[in-house]
Amino acid sequence: MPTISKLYSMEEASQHNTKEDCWVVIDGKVYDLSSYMDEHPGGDDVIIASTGKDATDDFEDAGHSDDARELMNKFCIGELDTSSPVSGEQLADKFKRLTKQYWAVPVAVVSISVIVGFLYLRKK
Ligand code: HEM
Repeated sequence: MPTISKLYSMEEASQHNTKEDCWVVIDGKVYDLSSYMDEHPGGDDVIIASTGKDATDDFEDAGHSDDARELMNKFCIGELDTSSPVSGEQLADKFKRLTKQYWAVPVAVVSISVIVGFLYLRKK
């Protein structure tokens, strides 16, 4: 049976941005880390800095272990409501993430074009 999870807008999640009341959004899920702030090995300031935006990159860049990924499930309170209006900043964030992920595609297209062009000119 599918589980029904609570949906939160980014606007709502971003209001929880203090050490005592801290939510982060990672990979479309919303985590309430308020009770974990003192225990987080990376400190509380990095988590506070990751509030109010998609923190997936911050989380991944820190190179979290499988244990950390298992532990985070404990703090999941719901999912991001993707039907809510997206701010320019969030769009820019998303675009940055996509270009970071798929940077190899334009590089490959340009490289292949240069090689084909080079071969074509040599043939002439
Ligand atoms: C979502 C919940 C999170 C959990 C459960 C969590 C848990 C952990 C754990 C267990 C470690 C120790 C190393 C490891 O086992 O990977 C760690 C390290 C770290 N975390 Fe998180 N983390 C969370 C979110 C975040 C976020 C949002 C950031 C933002 C940048 C962050 C930044 C770091 C950093 C920088 C370290 C490295 C600390 C060091 O080795 O000096 N974490 N985290």
